[in-house]
Formats: sequence, C-alpha cells, structure tokens
Amino acid sequence: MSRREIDSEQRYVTRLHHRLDELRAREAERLEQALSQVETGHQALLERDVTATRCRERITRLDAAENGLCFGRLDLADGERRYVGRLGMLDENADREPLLIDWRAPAARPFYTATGISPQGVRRRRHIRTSGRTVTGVQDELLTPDAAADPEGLTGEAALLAALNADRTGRMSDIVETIQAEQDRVVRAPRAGVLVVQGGPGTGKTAVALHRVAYLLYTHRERLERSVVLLVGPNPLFLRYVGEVLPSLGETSVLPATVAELYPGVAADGTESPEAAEVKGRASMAEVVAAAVRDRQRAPEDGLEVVHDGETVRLEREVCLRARDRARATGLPHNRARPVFVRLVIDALARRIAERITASVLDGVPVEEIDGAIDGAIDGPEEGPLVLFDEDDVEGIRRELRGDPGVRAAIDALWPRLTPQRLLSDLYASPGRLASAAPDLTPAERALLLREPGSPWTPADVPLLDEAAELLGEDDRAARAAAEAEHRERIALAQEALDVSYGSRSTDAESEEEAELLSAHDLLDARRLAERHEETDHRTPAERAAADRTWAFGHVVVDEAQELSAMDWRLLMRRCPSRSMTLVGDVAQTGSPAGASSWREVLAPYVGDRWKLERLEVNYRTPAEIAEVAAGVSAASGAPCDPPRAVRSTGTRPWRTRVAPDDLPAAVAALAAEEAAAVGEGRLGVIVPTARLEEVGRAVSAAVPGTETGRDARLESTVVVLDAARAKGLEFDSVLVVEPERIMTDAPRGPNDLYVALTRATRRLGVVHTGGLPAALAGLRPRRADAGTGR
Ligand SMILES: Nc1ncnc2c1ncn2[C@@H]1O[C@H](COP(=O)(O)OP(=O)(O)OP(=O)(O)O)[C@@H](O)[C@H]1O
Repeated sequence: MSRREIDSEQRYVTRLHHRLDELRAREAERLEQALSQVETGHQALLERDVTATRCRERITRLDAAENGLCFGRLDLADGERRYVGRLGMLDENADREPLLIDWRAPAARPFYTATGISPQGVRRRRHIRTSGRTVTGVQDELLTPDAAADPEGLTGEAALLAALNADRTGRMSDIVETIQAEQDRVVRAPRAGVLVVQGGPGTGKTAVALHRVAYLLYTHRERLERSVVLLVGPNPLFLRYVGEVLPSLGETSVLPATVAELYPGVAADGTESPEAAEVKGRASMAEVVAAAVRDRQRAPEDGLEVVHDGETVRLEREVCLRARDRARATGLPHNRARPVFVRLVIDALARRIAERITASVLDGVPVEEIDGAIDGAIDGPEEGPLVLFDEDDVEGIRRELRGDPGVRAAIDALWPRLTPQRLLSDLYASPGRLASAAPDLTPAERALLLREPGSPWTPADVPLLDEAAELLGEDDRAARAAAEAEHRERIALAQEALDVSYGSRSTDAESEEEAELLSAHDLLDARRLAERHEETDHRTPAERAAADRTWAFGHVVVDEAQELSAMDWRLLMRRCPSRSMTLVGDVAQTGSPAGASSWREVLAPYVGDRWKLERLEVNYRTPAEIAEVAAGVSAASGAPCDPPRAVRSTGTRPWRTRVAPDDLPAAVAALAAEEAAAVGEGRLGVIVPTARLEEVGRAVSAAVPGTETGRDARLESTVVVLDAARAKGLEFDSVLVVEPERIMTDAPRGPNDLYVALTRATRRLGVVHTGGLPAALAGLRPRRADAGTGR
C-alpha cells in the first residue's frame, strides 16, 4: 500500500483522536462541575450522583476506545465513505456528520458481512492497522463480483491471520477488528428468546458471546444497564481469563459469575467427589429438596402435648394433620405458611383449655340451661358450644399460649422456621432424613450425600440451597411492617413540610400570571416527596444484582454451557424469567459427569422446542496439524459432533515422547523449559492428570521460575500447570499434555477431557507419557529437536 494512502489515513485517524480528546475533556469538565456543586439538599445530591456516575461511565467508554479507535473503512459504490471503530463520533462542525461509526451500529455491519458475491453496496473494505495513535498499515479487499471469493469465506484474511498468529498473553483480547460473518450473525441475533451456539473447540464461542453482550448493551442500553447482563463461566480462572474483553469494549454493566457464586452470602469453596456432585446435580434433587421441606412439617403419631400453666394440654394427630393441611393449602412457601399453622394450633389449644375450664366449672349442668354459651367462636377442629368465655377471654388464652416458651418450642418442633442452610445441613447429616426425602436414590448414592454439619458448601450445593430458598421463602412480615411504618413516618414528615410551604405561599399575587406560578405544593404530593427522600442505594446495578438472590437479569450468557447440571439450569432459569439467553458450548467437550450431552434435553423443561440453534464451524485457534490429532481422539470416543475445520496450518506437527515413570516430573520440567523458550513472548500450558498436578507443578516451577499451578494460577505467567477441567476455555501458544491415557481414564467423561486438553494450543503440541497411549495418539511423530516456533 502506498505511503500516500497511509499518510492520508494517518491524517484522518489523528483527527479522530483529537475529537476523542475533546469529548473526554468535556466529560471531565462535566464531572468536575457536578462534583463541585454546593447545594446540599437530598434531591440535589441525588442528581449530582446520577450525573457523576453517567460522566464516569462515558469517560470509561471513551478511554476504552483509545487503542484501535478506528480499524476499518468502507468505500461504498455510491461514493460514500464510512470509517468503522470502537465507538461512534459525530463531527460537530460539519452538520453532525458521522466521523466514526460504532462497530455495533447497523451501518457498520457490511464491514463484517459484505462479500464479493454479496457486496451490500460496498466497493472496498479497508483494514487499518494502528499502534497507539500511529497508522502502521492498511489492507484493502475489493468486493467486485469478479474478485475471487475466498473459499473459506473469510473476511479480512490477512488481519485475521495476524491476530491468530500473535503471541498469547494469558488474557483473552477482543476481536472487533476481525469478526467473521458466521460470528457476526450470532453477535447481532435478536435479544429475545434462547439462542444456543454450538461449536467445536476454538470456533470463537467465548469471543462471540462476549461481543454479543457488548452488542446487546449498545442496542438496548437503557434496559440492560438497569437489569444487568449475567455472564456465567465454568470457574473463576476462566472468568479471569476473559475478564478484560468487555471492559476493553467499554462495557461494565455485566456481572461475571460461576453458578457457585450465585447464592449471596454463601462461599461455596468446599470440594467433593465428582460422583457426589453428579447426584446433587440431577433434576430429581428438586423433588428431594421438596420432600425434605415436607418432612419438616410434622404431625406426630401421638399428637401434640404441651404443658401450660402447670396443666398438660393435648391435641390429637388428626387435629395436627388438619392444621398442617390447611397451612400447606395456602400454597405459600414453608416459612410464610408457618404463621397460619401456628395460628391454627394455638386456636385449637386455646379451645381445649377453654373447654376444660368450662367442663370443670359446669360439671353436671346441662349446656342448654346456660346463658351466654358461644357457639363456634373459635375456628377449631371440633366446634361445639363454649360457655363462660367470650371472644376476648379466648384471645387472652391465645396470647398466653403464644408467650409460653414451652408451647413455642413444641410448635417449632412441628413446623420449624428454617433457613436453606439449616434444611440442607440437617438433611445431609441424617441417614434417616435422607432415606425419607430421597427414597429413589440407592443407599450408595445417599451415602455420597452424607456429611458432617458445618462442612463447607460445595458448588453443587448452591442450586440446592437456591431450590430450598424458593420452597422455604422468608417470613419477612416483621421487616415489611417496619419498612411500612418508616414509610408512613416519612409521608407524615413530608406532609408537614408541604403544609409549611403552602402556609408561606404568596397570597397577594400582584398579577394573574404570578398567581398561576406553581408552588412546590401543587407539583408534589406528600407520598411523592417522601419517596424522593428514601435512602438512596449507591451501589451499581451489577453490585446490587450480585447481592440479591431474586434479581431478574435482563439477559444471561452462559459459556461452557455444556458443563451445567440440571439443577444449575433450574437456578439460572429463575434468574432469567424473560428467557433472554445466549448459551454457548460444545456437547463434545462436556467434562462434568452432571453436564449435558444434548441441548434439547437441557432446554425442553423450560422452553420446549422454542429455542434457536446456531453452529460455528471454523476453528480459529488450533492449526490443522493439531486439530487433526484432536479430531481422531474425538472420533474414537464416539462424540456426536463433527470437529470444526481449522483456518490455518503451521507446518509444525505435534509430537510425543515416552519417559520412565520415575522420571516423569523431571522430564516434563525439562520439556517445559524448552517449550517456554520456543514460544518466546508467548505462553505454555502443561496439562496433567489431576492427581499429578502438585508434583509436576513443583518440578516445572523449579525448572522455570514463575510457573503457576492449579486453580489460583496467574494466567499471565509464562508457564501454567493445570488439569484438564481448569484448562477448559483457555489457550496457550504451546501445550504439553502429560499422561493422556490417565486423563482419559481418570474421569467418567475422560475422553472429553483429553479432547479439551489437546485443543488448547495455538501453535505447538507435545505429548509426554510413561506407559500406553490412547490409540488415536499412537501415530504421533516421535519428538526430535525442533527449534522452530511453529508460526
Ligand atoms: N474472528 C476472530 N478474529 C480473531 N480471533 C478470533 C476470531 N474468532 C476467534 N478468534 C480467536 O480464536 C481463539 C478461540 O476463540 P474462543 O476461545 O472464543 O473459542 P471457543 O469456541 O470458546 O473455544 P473452546 O470451546 O475451546 O473454549 C481465541 O484466541 C479468539 O480470540
């Protein structure tokens, strides 16, 4: 490309950066003005905070656009020229002409989708490369019908390959400059409904899901900034790996979380066997939790016996059963139905006491001869005439019963107030309770659930706690009554304030106009004024969403969605009543024994067949040489999906090497040192069977200082040692897979774990083993000295 072209683009890009600087300076000034405001009224402070928050958000977005501000140009057949970049900017001096079009705007779409065959009015697509504010190159594609269509259908192939061949950094980066047409379709799909994106390893599912979030926030900003987008990932390591993509696109109204983090107040950091997690993840556990709640609503064989005022009062089992049935029939959750049960039992006990007193006083006197008999005054189970007592007297007895600790304890034993934590830990602690609530599990399965009270919660417990929370509900009457009282008090205060303002209004208006001026009193009623003064919540919507179990998210994106259990799905569907969801994953990579093997099965209970499937079929990550090996493993395990086709090849074939069992850690350490050198500025991942993680991690750390191991690994370090479950979704320039046979046989879905491990590399793959190799890897070339970088 000629120097003249580059200089011309440089002038334009410089102009764009000046405009960006202007916008930034203006926002900074607005922010300063807002913060220096001197008014102190609550309303003024509130408005100041809102303005300041908006300014900060805009500054964040402007800052995020600094790198790679403009990356494309479209020359249209009618002579129009459009520059495409990270945000939209208008020229305020020239009739507000667009200077730069946001990549998410409809006008930018042809940049990603126009082809020679379907040019969409585009004559030329130009990719503009920059470093900082300097233009370093431009590449043009002419979209004339006679221009040979790329057989792969790639858009901006040179820019794409440059991005794919770049050294990895340990953090995922955005792909706005090179989104491909099949990916663009997913990114811009309508917000409503459930969209499933199925694609093999490296097809850009994660990248696409994140760009879709940015697109949805741009297109539905008002709604989604308030209701927040939830981004679910398989583990915190993965969420850290992808954590910079959305901020780099200027978007922050997103809550990234694992399912285990979605129960506020519970840190689910305990561990348990995959078998126990699998049982807890089954859909039938919803019924187990429901049965566990029902089991806590008791009607003992020999009824209820309480001692009140030194006397024993009894209620038969039938009476308890009737009270229980009526409380259940309210349809309220357990804790909210409890007051109904308590009232019925107290009524029945009060009636018993009244009857007994009546009987002892009137021993032998026929009832019809007594004046003042009250009939059926108490809503008791055996209604008959009561004499000597009027309603106030009976209420007095009820009050005494309610205040009697012994009575309260006896009723508590029949229908206790329960937290989800208590329900589950009581259930897990008792073989008897488990047998009663989970009769359909085998004794061995029930034994997997047994554990000491006070043991830490595990990720698989979280959806069960959530299920329990739904069934138990909160008896929040006291809190609501207090809030209501406070609200009434505020209204009274506001009314006083308005009365003062009304009293002091001008009564001798000099003109008709003046008389028509509105006073505060005319504009506001006391209720509205009180609401304005309610305590303001200063947290961002994402922070509030994180703290609220019942938050309804505006959109939910699930990455590695195949890993979720049936119980996880129940929890997520509760968080997204609108069912506006994007689920990305690959059922051929499912590692969790509780995970999915079919999207249809996952979704049928919630949306029937009303969901849309998109497939991604090009593998951008792994070169053809590695993809071929992985495809062999996948085919050998009978996986249901066709592996995606690789977009490039490097000429470097994967290798294998056999070492003596005793030498394994040292041999892996030496190979890791060599590979780390071979990838230069890039990253190396060493993927090992879980049982060897610590040992191999120590050996590699000794050989390559700064190596990080396991779930808390810092992914920016040059070498990271992980097991296959933690490697899910990540990628490295080079990967060493250690003991593949063991990875494959260690877990119920071991072949999928091995498939994941083999598909993490962008350039180089080596396999280290001590004994046998899975048949699909037996054909790998033996390792020999290879100094190439594999690019
Ligand atoms: N259009 C694109 N332009 C540049 N890079 C891309 C593009 N699409 C995908 N990539 C890159 O390919 C790699 C794989 O993408 P990603 O991790 O999103 O794939 P995935 O389908 O989620 O993979 P897996 O299922 O194995 O986790 C990433 O480095 C991503 O940045």
